[in-house]
Amino acid sequence: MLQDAVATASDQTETAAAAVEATEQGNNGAPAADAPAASIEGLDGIKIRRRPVTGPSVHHVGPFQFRLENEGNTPRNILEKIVWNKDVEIWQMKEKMPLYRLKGPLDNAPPARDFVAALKASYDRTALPALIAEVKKASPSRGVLRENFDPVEIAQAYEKNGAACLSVLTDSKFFQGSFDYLEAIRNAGVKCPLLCKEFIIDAWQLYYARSKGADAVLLIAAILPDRDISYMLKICKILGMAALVEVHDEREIDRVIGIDGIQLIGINNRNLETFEVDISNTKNLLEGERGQLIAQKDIIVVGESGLFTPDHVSFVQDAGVKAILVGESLIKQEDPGKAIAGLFGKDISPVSSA
Ligand SMILES: O=P(O)(O)OC[C@@H](O)[C@@H](O)c1c[nH]c2ccccc12
Repeated sequence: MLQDAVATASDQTETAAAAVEATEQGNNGAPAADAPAASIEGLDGIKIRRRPVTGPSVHHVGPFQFRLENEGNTPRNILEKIVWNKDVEIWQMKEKMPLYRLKGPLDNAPPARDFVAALKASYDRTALPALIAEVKKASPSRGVLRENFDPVEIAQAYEKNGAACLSVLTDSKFFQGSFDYLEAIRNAGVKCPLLCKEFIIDAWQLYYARSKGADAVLLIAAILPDRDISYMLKICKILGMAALVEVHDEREIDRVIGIDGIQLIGINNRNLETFEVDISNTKNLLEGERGQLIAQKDIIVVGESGLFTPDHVSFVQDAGVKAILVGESLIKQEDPGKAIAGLFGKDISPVSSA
């Protein structure tokens, strides 16, 4: 089975390579260098434009070469900037660690832990949303959240104080995260399933995440067309990983509800283009028929970002979430583990509430 996935993944890589060439000719749906900004419809429902890893095309005038600095090759927002940067990063990482080298060790790696089951077990135990606690040093919107940052110590404190799962940021440029943190947490004997918090745009990253000990990955609907989400869900399944598919608005949630095999939907209260946070987003997106459809499909909804108080937690729980993803409000406290009881208004650690 793994063989099949690898074959498909390399096919996809070739498709991606073809797309890069097509983009260079300005005809894969992304605007040519000097074309006006494309609408979301023109971009498969995603909110960002992709760009060749080699950057905008080089223009030659006599002996000179230059790249045009204009709307087409300047990122319009932070999400676009992160993804363009990620494209280059993946390109370089793949050179060092091609898929065939990742694949071998995976066959003998310990299996992934069941992320979804851990969320359900925690919800059943506490009757409160299961906590995915985030190991997050910094963010582009908030800057450095914690100077004295020991990822393993923080992860162990979260686990001890009742987190069901952990999320580990691995993007280094914008979040000061690292795959080394993910690996170190896994190797330190933490038992909670681990979510690799990355900007995933290429199937290669799924294999890489698994090789570093991830049990789940984040897939962001604003940067991935439906067909990529479907394809990546299949690879995740083969690798034994869960996928948290993140949405921010009605259009995105409706897109992903329709994709086969979705188990977890994350509603991000933060707009990744503007950084505005509004926790009523979770409630608004779950109202009415949409909420019922999600319940019928047995999809677990995760409320993400901007949760600081027990009132916030009950607000999103009343809206229908069974899990929450929390970073800043825990990581900024002197003792991030103890901060969990503050967030819920009670101690949820496994021993004391058993
Ligand atoms: O620190 P907060 O506001 O509690 O948010 C955590 C998490 O939701 C946030 O880090 C996040 C949600 N989706 C993302 C996508 C990429 C990077 C980060 C994120």
